[in-house]
Amino acid sequence: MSCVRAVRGLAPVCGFQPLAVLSRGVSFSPHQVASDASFHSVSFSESDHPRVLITGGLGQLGVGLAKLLRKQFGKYNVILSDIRKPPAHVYQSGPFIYSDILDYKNLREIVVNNRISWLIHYSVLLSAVGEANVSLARDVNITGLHNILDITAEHGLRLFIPSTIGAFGPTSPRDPTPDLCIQRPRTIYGVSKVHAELMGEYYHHRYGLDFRCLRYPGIISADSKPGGGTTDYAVQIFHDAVKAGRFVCNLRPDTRLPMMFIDDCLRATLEVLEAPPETLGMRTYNISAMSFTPEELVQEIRRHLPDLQVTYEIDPVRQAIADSWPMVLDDSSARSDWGWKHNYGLPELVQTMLNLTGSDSRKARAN
Ligand SMILES: NC(=O)C1=CN([C@@H]2O[C@H](COP(=O)(O)OP(=O)(O)OC[C@H]3O[C@@H](n4cnc5c(N)ncnc54)[C@H](O)[C@@H]3O)[C@@H](O)[C@H]2O)C=CC1
Ligand SMILES: CC(=O)[C@H](N)C(=O)O
Repeated sequence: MSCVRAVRGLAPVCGFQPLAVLSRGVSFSPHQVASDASFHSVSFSESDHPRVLITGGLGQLGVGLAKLLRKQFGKYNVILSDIRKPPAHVYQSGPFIYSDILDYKNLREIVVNNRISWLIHYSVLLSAVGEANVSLARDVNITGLHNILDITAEHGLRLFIPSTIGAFGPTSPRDPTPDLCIQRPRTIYGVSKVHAELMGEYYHHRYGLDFRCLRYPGIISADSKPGGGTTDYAVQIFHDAVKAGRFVCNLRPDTRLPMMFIDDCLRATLEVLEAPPETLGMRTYNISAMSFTPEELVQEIRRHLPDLQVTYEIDPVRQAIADSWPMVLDDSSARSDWGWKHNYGLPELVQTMLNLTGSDSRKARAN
């Protein structure tokens, strides 16, 4: 049974009535005990630090973000969650809990029982995998988002949702792509991310939700395997180059896309989360570091591994997606409003990725 409840802790915005969102009924279930039980080591002491929940935390970005936030706010103030089983090193590194974002009640219990104050919403089906399963992508990326918005608004949380270069489409200006322009993406992933941007901003203006959003470029990290994206070639190439000295690229050699090393991406995320509200002239910002083509990336890798062999077998689905995305993102507003600055360009990215993937594969060979 649904009822309308006032949202506590949020002031009316712009002369609107006191806030109200649809709450979906309050009750307890065995889930609550299960949720608590998983938090054997969570401290409930009062502190100035935010209590952070990361959804979809076992993907390419979540584990690295948890590590950064735990350094800043303490191990037990940052909870990773996902629907997958965590590898041992992740489970041992800090609190982890099962959370399916489609299960509204369970999600709300986790937020309430653990006094969550910041929610970082990473659960998603990425672009290529979303096109392969549109109905699941619609559920996770849109229905799941609605659960997140309602719970964060109802409980007065700060909410970070990443958007993406995939939120633009073939009719957007591509070089450079400004923050505000036509957005008509042609993937379910892109459509769901435009929806997230607009709904987050709507909840901000209508209900005072502290929504913050960055449009990430393709993110390159050595931490985990790529998860079904169009920019994933730029991650896979390092693993294949180091292990096999060969790489089959599924995008044309001249496909230019904006990219960023994970450390810059995670730092930007923390910086925008900590930015004083008065510095945020907008709630959704482009961020950028570099743009390159497969050909340029290969050339830079060959400065370190001259024998690298590359062939091109174009995936038409991924190529069509990439051809509709920005080539260069204009992030001047992020730079001027809250001081965004990247540290890694292409040479630094390649050097660092080769060091990281090389040491991983040496470790694997030694075991
Ligand atoms: N990796 C990249 O290059 C970029 C990522 N982003 C955004 O950053 C965020 C994180 O991306 P990645 O870590 O790369 O994604 P990923 O695909 O590697 O991980 C997504 C995670 O969501 C989880 N998930 C799926 N269904 C779920 C459900 N029902 N409930 C809870 N969790 C569920 C999956 O198990 C997976 O661990 C996403 O929102 C993505 O759109 C944006 C632009 C670029
Ligand atoms: C750029 C993204 O959002 C992601 N890496 C994808 O390719 O789907």
